[in-house]
Amino acid sequence: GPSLAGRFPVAVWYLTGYPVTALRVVWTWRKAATLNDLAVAPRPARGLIGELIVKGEALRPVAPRISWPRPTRTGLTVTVRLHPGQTPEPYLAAAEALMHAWRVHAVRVSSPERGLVRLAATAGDPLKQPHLATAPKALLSALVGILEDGSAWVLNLRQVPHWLIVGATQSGKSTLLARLVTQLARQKVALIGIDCKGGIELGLFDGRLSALTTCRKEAVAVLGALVGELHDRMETCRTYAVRSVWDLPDDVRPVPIVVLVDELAELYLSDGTRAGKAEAEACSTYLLRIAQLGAALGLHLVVAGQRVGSDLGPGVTALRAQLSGRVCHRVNDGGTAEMALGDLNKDAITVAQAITTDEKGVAVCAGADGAWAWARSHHTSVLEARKTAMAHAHLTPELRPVRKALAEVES
Ligand SMILES: Nc1ncnc2c1ncn2[C@@H]1O[C@H](COP(=O)(O)OP(=O)(O)OP(=O)(O)O)[C@@H](O)[C@H]1O
Repeated sequence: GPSLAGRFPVAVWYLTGYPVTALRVVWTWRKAATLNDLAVAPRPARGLIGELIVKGEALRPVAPRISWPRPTRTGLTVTVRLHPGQTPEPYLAAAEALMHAWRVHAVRVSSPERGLVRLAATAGDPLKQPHLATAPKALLSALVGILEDGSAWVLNLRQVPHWLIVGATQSGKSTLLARLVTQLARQKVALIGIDCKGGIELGLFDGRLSALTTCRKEAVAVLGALVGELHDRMETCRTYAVRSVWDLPDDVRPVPIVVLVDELAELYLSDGTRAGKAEAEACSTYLLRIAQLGAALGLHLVVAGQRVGSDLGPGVTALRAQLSGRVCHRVNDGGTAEMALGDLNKDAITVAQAITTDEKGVAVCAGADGAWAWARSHHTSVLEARKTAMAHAHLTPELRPVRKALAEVES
């Protein structure tokens, strides 16, 4: 919980900001609800008497009941009991109006259970208090930012093995990847970079990468070698009669591998040539295989893309089904938001599309359970990440089969 010592902004919020805002929420609720069509008339203005339709004066609409606003570390939350027949949609539409009425930084809408809507207001920009978020250190777990309720935003690959990260240019995608690399570079983890834009993004972390590919031909070789590695690991698990590498004795357990893919489209888009088509198909097959089997065998995918739509082919939709962690930054096309969040939570798509160009590093983060949250990455400059990667270059595990496959293509 929050401690007052050393956390001055939180204390200020609890003691002054919160009571004032809570009263404002309660006082303005009826009017705000009425103005935003959240209130519903108790009876329709027309009725039937015998065979006669009678019209009357509309009754005063009744605002839905709300709970007393509860404080959180970054704002407050209010639970609304929906009128029968109401859906959360009008609340999504009213979020901005409520933000102004309550004089808060933002109001986010979610529906924790049927018939209830939760309105979460943040008083200030949580990014301004990044020290608030802390998380225990754990293998394959990366503290990448802050969630809007003030808790830590953690990508934990042991809990959610594979991730899809989407975002338009300048949305904060590289910053998130940089932060992830900074966090994983310190751990006993092998990192592999698949960057088919000539390695301009992931090449910066080269010192800490066990392999880096800069074109699709290399990507096919490395992904193929990784699938070979999967089968080796399966063999080891069979020998020891265990179901996952995590159950193996410490001295035989292979090092976990995190495969970072920047710009998925580069792997899937066919350039029209036959060789190109074959490469794209190979990438698709290998990635799907790694995603299907990797979690138990210590192989993890973090796949990033600017435009990840179904137009990239059926392989993408199949892959997405395996990437259970999703991060959607600002995107330019609805198709990408749909691809990132559509199968988990329809509301989240609308919300993700409301991210503005000013909100850099802001994303909607969703998990397999359909729950989603607003999140913001810690601002990590690419140079900072490069420095951390270099400083931990000595931790880079040697993955011989992968190196060999890569060398064969290069020569
Ligand atoms: N969490 C954040 N907080 C504040 N600023 C951020 C955050 N994330 C990114 N930015 C800023 O937003 C800008 C764009 O970020 P970034 O380079 O990560 O975007 P991108 O989506 O990878 O774009 P591109 O595809 O063009 O590389 C940068 O100037 C960066 O400083």
